[in-house]
Amino acid sequence: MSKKHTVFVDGQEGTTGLRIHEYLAQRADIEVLRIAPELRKDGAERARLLNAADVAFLCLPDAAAKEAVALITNPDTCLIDASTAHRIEPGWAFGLPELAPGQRERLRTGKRIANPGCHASAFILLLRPLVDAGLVAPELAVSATSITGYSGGGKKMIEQYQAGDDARLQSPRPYALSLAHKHIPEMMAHTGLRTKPLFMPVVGDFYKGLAVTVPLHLNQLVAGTSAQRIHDALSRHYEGEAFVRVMPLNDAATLEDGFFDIQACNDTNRVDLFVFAQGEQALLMARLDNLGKGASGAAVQAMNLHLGVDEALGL
Ligand SMILES: NC(=O)C1=CN([C@@H]2O[C@H](COP(=O)(O)OP(=O)(O)OC[C@H]3O[C@@H](n4cnc5c(N)ncnc54)[C@H](OP(=O)(O)O)[C@@H]3O)[C@@H](O)[C@H]2O)C=CC1
Ligand SMILES: CC(=O)N[C@@H](CCC(=O)OP(=O)(O)O)C(=O)O
Repeated sequence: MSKKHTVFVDGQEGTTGLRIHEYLAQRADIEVLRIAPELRKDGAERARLLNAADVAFLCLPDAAAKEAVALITNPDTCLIDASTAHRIEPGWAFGLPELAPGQRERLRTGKRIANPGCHASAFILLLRPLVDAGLVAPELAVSATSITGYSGGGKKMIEQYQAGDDARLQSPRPYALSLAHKHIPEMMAHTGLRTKPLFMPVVGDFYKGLAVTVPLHLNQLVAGTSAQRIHDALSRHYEGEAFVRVMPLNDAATLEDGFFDIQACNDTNRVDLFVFAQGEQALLMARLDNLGKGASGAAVQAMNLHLGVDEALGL
């Protein structure tokens, strides 16, 4: 076998870092560089390992991710940042290969890759093809809700929920009610929408799984846009994609007694897209595993592309 690729995860003890390690553990082509637990926040040791890696994942809070970038001196190290810090930053490729033609090439050649946020991945995968196809005008005022498992909030939120001593956590909790969720800038930048979307996430008492819903009044879209045309545009855009499934229009078979299962993509790197429509109204839905295609799976997919191996290897 040819020489192994060296990979370091800065933030190896965190939620996304641990999940990336699970993916990497199955790989014969990867040598994982590990930092001693007591040195995991030591600048010099992090710098040594970051610069020794062919690919370094940043699974850190934003400030620590920016710090890591400043520690890089090796021009060959490719950084894949899971944080929010660089998602609309010039010079960084957005880690969503299915976004548009040319995106895979950016991920192959770029040394700075910013992974999308979990809510944002679902939202962008629904809207970008519709803007590109001229069905949704860039100025349209779009609303979206997201229902997500608590692992999206990282170690602290996981601890809170798993302590099981706060009855208030048993019911779903809407948040980001200041209407300035941190994913909104990337949602706009990577869909082409120019009006700030109204976005409300809701966290529930389950570990992982996420579904974004975008309600649309068809008569507010570009003239002549029907649910069928929306569905056709999504189907065309994602034809041949390994990780995006466009489900049949009004997919009753996916519902159990009328209910939608938010967790059905868990433990996969898949995104399922739905169009439910009736008369002049449509609901677009995207579901994914927030730790799969919403974070760690997507990061490994981007790494595969960058390394020039099968994009689906180990996923
Ligand atoms: N969870 C999810 O579904 C998603 C998360 N993300 C993003 O990925 C990043 C990581 O998230 P997540 O894994 O959930 O977060 P966690 O809080 O679970 O883990 C973050 C890890 O970073 C470590 N850390 C903090 N500061 C430093 C530092 N200065 N140097 C080295 N390590 C440090 C923490 O150490 P310690 O163990 O001491 O706390 C912790 O282990 C975040 O930016 C998050 O927003 C992106 C998409 C989805
Ligand atoms: C439940 C929960 O809190 N989820 C996180 C999103 C997780 C994610 O995608 O993270 P980053 O954008 O930080 O990478 C949130 O809404 O802030």
